Amino acid sequence: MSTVDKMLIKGIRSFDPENKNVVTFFKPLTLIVGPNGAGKTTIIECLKLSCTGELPPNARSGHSFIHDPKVAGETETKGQIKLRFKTPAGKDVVCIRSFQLTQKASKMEYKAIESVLQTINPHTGEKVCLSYRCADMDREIPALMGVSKAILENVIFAHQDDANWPLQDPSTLKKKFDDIFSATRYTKALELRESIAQDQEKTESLKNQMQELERNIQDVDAKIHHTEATLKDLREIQDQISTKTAVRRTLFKEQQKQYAALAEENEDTDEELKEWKTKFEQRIAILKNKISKLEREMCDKDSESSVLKKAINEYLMEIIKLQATAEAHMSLKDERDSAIKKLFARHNLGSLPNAPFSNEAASSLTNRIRSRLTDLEKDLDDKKFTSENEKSNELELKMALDCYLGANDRWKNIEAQKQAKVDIKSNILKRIEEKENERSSFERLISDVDLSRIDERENNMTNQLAGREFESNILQKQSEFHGVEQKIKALNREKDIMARDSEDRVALSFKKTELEIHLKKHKKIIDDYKDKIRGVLKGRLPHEKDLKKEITQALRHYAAKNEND
Ligand SMILES: Nc1ncnc2c1ncn2[C@@H]1O[C@H](COP(=O)(O)OP(=O)(O)OP(=O)(O)O)[C@@H](O)[C@H]1O
Repeated sequence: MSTVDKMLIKGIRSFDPENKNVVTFFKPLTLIVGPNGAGKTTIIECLKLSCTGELPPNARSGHSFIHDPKVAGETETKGQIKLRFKTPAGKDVVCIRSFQLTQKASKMEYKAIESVLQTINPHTGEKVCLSYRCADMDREIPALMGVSKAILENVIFAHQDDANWPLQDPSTLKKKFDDIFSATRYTKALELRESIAQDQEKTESLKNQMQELERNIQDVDAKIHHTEATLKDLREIQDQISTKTAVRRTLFKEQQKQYAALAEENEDTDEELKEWKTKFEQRIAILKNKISKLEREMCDKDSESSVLKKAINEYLMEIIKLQATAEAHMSLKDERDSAIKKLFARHNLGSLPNAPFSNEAASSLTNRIRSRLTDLEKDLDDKKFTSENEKSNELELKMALDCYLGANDRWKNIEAQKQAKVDIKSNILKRIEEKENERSSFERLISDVDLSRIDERENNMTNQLAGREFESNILQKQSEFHGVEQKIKALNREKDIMARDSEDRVALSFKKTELEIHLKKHKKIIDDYKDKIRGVLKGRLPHEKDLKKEITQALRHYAAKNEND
C-alpha cells in the first residue's frame, strides 16, 4: 500500500511564501485539527493537487489558490508543494510542484512553473530528478501510488465543496462511478481480450492452413524436380535422335547419290569383288608410294628454289650497288670535266673539245695542265727565293723593333720607379717638416717652464732621500737575500744527495730480490744433486768435506765396472 509521509507547503492560500511549512503524516492515523481558517482544507487541497494535479473547485483557475501577492505586499508570489510518499513497493518518491502568481497591470496571472519527480537510485543511492510536463506528472503519480486518479480525486482527497457529488445528476454520477471503478477500461479490456482470443483462433487456423500449404508446396516442389530431371533426360535423348536422324539422312543421301552414279548394277560375285578389292588396295598402295616420292621430290625442289631465290636476291643487291657506283663514276667524270674546263679557262690553256671528254682526251688535257703546273711551281720557287731575302730583312727589322719596345718598357719602369721615389721623398720631407714644427712647439713649452724652481725641487728631494738611509737598508736586504740564497743552495745539494740515496736504495732492493731468487735456484740445484748423490750412494749423504772424495771413489768404481763388462 502506498503511504504519504511528509508534505511541505509554501505560498499556498494562507501559507507564507517565505516559510517552509512542513506537515508530517503519522501511521495509522493523522488528525488535522485547527480553528476555522487555520488551513486544514488547504492541506487536503495540496495533497489532492500533488497527487492528481487538479485544482480545488473554488480556486478560480489557480488565482485564489496561490498566496495573494497583495497580502504579501509583493507583485509576485511563488508557491510550492513538496510531497514525499512511498510506493506500494516501498520506494521513496518526492513530487515537487511549483507555481507562480503575478500581479499584472489589470489582472492576475497564474502559472504552473515546474513539475519534478525525485527518486533515489537503488544502486548508487544518489537522488535522481526527472522533470515532467504537468499532464505526464498527473498520470505518473497515481501510477506510482497504485491508486487511480478518480479514486484519489473523488474518494481519498474529495474536496468539502464537492462532497455532495453522489447527489449530482445521474449522467455525471455514472461517469464518476465509471471512472472510480475503471468500468470503461474494464469493458474495453474485455472486448480486447475477446478480440485477442478470436485473433488467436484465427491465427491458429491460419497456421494450420499454412503448414498444410507448405507441405503441399514441398510435394509439388519434389514433383517439379522429378519432372525437370525426366525432361532433361528426354531432351538429351531428343538431341541424340535428331543428330542420329541428320547423320542417317546424309548417309542416305550419299547412298542415293552413289547409287545414282552407278552406270549399271554390278553383277559380279563376291569372290570377284573381293579380288577386285585386293587389286584396288594394291594399286592404292602403289599410288601412295608414288605420292610420297613426289612429295619428297617437291620438298627438294622447294629447298632448291629457296636457295635460288636467295641467290637472285643477292645478285639484285649487287646490281643495285653497281648501278650506284656507275652513277658515282659518272658524276665524278662530270666533276673532272668541269674542273678541266675551269683550269683551262683560268690559266688560258687554249681551246677545248666538246664535253663529255673521252678518257684519252681527258688524260691529254690533264698532261697539259700538269705541264702548266710545273711551270707555275718553278715560278713559285723563284719567288720564294726572293721572298726569303726579304724575310731576313724583315727579321732584322723585327728584332730592332723588339729591342726598341724592350728599351721603351724598361724606360717606362724606371720612370715609374723614379716617380714613386719622388713621392716617397716628398712624404719624408713633409714628415720632417711636421717633426720640426713639433720640436719648435715643445721648445716653446720648455722655455715657458721655470727651470730654477724645478732645480730647487730636485735638490730638496735628493736631500730628503739622503736623510732616509736607503743605502744601508738596501745593503742589509742584499746581505739577507744572499744568506737565503746560500741556504737554498745548501738545501738543493741536500735534496740531490737524498735523491741519489733513494735511487741507490731502489737499486739495492732490486739486487736483494735478485739475490734471493739466485739463492733459491742455488738451493734447488744443491737439493737436486743431493737427491742424485743419495740415489747413487744408496740413500746415504756424506759430509760436505768427504763429498768430493766419495764421489771420485764412486766414479772410479763405476768406470772399473764398465771396463769389466
Ligand atoms: N489566496 C489567498 N491568499 C491568502 N490567504 C488566503 C487565500 N485564500 C484563502 N486564504 C485564507 O486561507 C484560509 C482558508 O483556510 P482554510 O479554508 O483551509 O481553513 P480551514 O481550517 O479549512 O477553515 P474551516 O474550518 O472554516 O474550513 C482563510 O483564512 C483564508 O482567508
